[in-house]
Amino acid sequence: MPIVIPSNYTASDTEPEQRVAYFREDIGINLHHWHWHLVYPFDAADRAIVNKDRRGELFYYMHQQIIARYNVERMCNNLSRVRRYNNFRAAIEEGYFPKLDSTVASRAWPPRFAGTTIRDLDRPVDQIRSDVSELETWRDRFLQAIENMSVMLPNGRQLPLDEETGIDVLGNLMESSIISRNRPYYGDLHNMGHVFISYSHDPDHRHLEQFGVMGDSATAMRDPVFYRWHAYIDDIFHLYKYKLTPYGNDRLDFPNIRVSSVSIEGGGTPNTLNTLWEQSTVDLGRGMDFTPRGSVLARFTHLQHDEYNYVIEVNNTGGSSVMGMFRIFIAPTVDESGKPFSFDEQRKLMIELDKFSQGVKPGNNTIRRKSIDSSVTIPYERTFRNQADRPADPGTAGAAEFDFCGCGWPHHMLVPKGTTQGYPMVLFVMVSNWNDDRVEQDLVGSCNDAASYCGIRDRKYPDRRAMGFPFDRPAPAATTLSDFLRPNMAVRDCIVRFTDRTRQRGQQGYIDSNRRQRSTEPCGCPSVNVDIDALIRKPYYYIPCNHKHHIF
Ligand SMILES: N[C@@H](Cc1ccc(O)cc1)C(=O)O
Repeated sequence: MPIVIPSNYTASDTEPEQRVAYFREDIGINLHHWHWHLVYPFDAADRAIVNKDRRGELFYYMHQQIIARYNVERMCNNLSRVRRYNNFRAAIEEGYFPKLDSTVASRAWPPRFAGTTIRDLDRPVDQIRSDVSELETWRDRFLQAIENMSVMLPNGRQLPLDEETGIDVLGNLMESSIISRNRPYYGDLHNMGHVFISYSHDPDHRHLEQFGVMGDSATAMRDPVFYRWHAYIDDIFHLYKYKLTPYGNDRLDFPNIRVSSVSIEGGGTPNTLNTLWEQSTVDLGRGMDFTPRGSVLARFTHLQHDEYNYVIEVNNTGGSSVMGMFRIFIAPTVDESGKPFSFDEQRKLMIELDKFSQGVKPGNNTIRRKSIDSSVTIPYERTFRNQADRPADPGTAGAAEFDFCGCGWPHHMLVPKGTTQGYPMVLFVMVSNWNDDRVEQDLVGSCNDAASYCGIRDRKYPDRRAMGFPFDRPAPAATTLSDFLRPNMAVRDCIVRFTDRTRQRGQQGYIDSNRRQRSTEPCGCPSVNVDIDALIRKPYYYIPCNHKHHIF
């Protein structure tokens, strides 16, 4: 008999934040986040390991999308968008009691009580000493760099933030690493925010307690404060984006390409996305001890959706075939009080669902794209693959490949939960000119199918446009989304309908489409099996990792 992991086990309904616990505590979401940080480490001493193409920009974009998705999930559950944690002297209202332990590490994860304030850290055992005022100094310098549109270099010169590389420079300063342009001056804002919060229950180690879930990328997304912190980080990046010139027609339009419609076809009503609960079983055997002793099955419940197709009608009025880059997003239409969104608010809630290149012949084209082929997600089987198959020690090429394959938003979380009455959203598609967007490179290796949030291993990010294009910049001329539309774009109102029933994964008649391997599936990922180490702790990766300027 499998052990049943109950849903909603970390708090009662008295805690409003509990309404989105299914998102925060989703095992697949936490696995994605952990893998992302394994693929894009900040703590390697070897520059080559850290210096991946557009790493800083991807740090910004992947986390921006997490915040967009989380905010939409909150609105589906009658919660308002997350409040930024921007006052380091104020108490953090939300508490979090993780109820996690790790038998292999013989450690329990401490809780954070509601109303905790971060305090100056002095923990010799962890070689950390840092004052809250340091966070404020780094934050102020960061804001100054954005204000001046230039970064101070160690030699006193200024490095202008240009529209090509500025976001990447800022992202690499925000998550400090060996490739940051001026580490001593801009410090370590993002990581140290995590660290301060994770030690807020025992800042001077008098209780001999270890860090809380915010201190580890494998567990941080469980805690409501993760999103408050990242909403603030995101806001800082947006301040920078507000400084850029809005995209003009030359960047937005694709002459001769006319998108006449986009729609959703699925099992039932047109333009309706259906969500429900699903119960799945994974093997946690490997995490129970140092040596595998067979299976320990755990059954857990997660959000799921019915698969669907995007149907896009495109007319090519030019005489010859062209390649288009199709960019598909979805966003809510009204705010917490039922008021339609302005363009500027709505663009920040645009969730990328898919991005793909596709030939468009002269005349009319009907393009059908399966939801399972999303460039954002990896299939369920890969999210929950057997960690015991990891080929070698961390740091080797085999392990790096294995880790890379685990990066990708879990497919079962592609679609927000919606509501039982039907949550109104707007689907957006844009076709841009692939000749302008493409990146010439050979694509070797596997697991290149979740590039939107994870890139391609040891290659360039496969899209020359800014990540999040066309919604990454403001468009003051557009009051609403319809003002923003060009002939190569289309929108469709749709409904996300949640049915409060639970199906069993694998049960006949229910999940045929889910189990289909994706068409471009490069990895054979047969076994559904998960390592509790990956869910709960990382045996070879501890914080603090090389916080050089904080070490005694
Ligand atoms: N581990 C990081 C902090 C961190 C924690 C969780 C994260 O998701 C990201 C960063 C450090 O030591 O600096």
